Amino acid sequence: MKSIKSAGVASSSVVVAAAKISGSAADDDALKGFEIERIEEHDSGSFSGHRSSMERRGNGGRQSTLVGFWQRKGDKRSRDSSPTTSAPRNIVPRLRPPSSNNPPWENISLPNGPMLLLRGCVGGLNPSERRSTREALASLPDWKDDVKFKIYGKECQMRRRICQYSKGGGISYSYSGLKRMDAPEFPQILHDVKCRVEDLIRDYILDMTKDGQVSLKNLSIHSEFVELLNSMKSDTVEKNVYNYCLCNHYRNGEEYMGYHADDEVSLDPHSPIASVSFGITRNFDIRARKKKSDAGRPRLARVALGDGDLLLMFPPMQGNYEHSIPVEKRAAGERINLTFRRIITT
Ligand SMILES: O=C(O)CCC(=O)C(=O)O
Ligand SMILES: [Fe+2]
Repeated sequence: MKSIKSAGVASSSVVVAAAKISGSAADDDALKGFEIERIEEHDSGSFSGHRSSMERRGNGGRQSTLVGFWQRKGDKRSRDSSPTTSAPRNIVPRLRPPSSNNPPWENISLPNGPMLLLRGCVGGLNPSERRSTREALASLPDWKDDVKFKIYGKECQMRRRICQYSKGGGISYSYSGLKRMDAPEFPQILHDVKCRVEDLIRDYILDMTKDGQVSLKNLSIHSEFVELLNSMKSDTVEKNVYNYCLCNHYRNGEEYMGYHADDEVSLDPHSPIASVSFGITRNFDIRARKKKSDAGRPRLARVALGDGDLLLMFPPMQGNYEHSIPVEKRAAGERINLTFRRIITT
């Protein structure tokens, strides 16, 4: 067994903790198909952030010792042996496997936390194109770096830059602790990234869909979302999956986002949140949402998100898990993250 800490977790591996999630969120079956890997200790620095609540209590923001990690193999065999959990109602189980000429999407779902990951396919076909995309994003005029937010009534300063845009401008969307902010029309660069993301999602999911049904192990997709993707095949009317984008700019490894869930009621309950990363690789940590009486909540998974990566978080992920971008003091360089969301506007 090797230590993740010394391995740096810079690989494309996804690490899933052995810790059981209470209730229906996990069972022993859910851990089949993963390889054991042990972590001695991982100090990720302070996790507190704008939508974070629990890190200010309990272990004081220091990650507790984590033991018994499972590392999913990146190969097909491990995906084939990953677990199946009961599908949420109104969602169709069963699928056919993706065809081999698709980009290499990985199913990295946690039990009741459906996720898909596609590496290095957004914002350009090579690092230099993606660098241009990142520079164009970094020079957008709407970044704000003096944003304040509230946690339990206490005002805090956000430790990263943010801005937001929306289809047509003017869609408002409040985050907990953060007052509503203007969301002007998507600039061209963001529109281009959004179209690329929507095309990738549509092509992959429709390619897996037979008879309007699609599902991967541990990952079920609402039929309403498949219908929406199908409607996008028509060229006559402009169709959008996403009408809102929150942009995060982490200028160095000290900038971070605390644990939170994107569970606002204004989000479409059938569509995934699409998260795109540019620049330096940063860790994306996941833990269970707070259940009554659980004090310390260990990290359950860590995904290293790199340049051009696209992560999809499908419902009901936000209801069962929280995610964060922890401080990584040694991470040298900047990272821009775009989270595309579908907001219900009527
Ligand atoms: O930077 C990231 O990858 C996370 C962004 C995120 O979770 C959010 O904007 O809600
Ligand atoms: Fe988030």
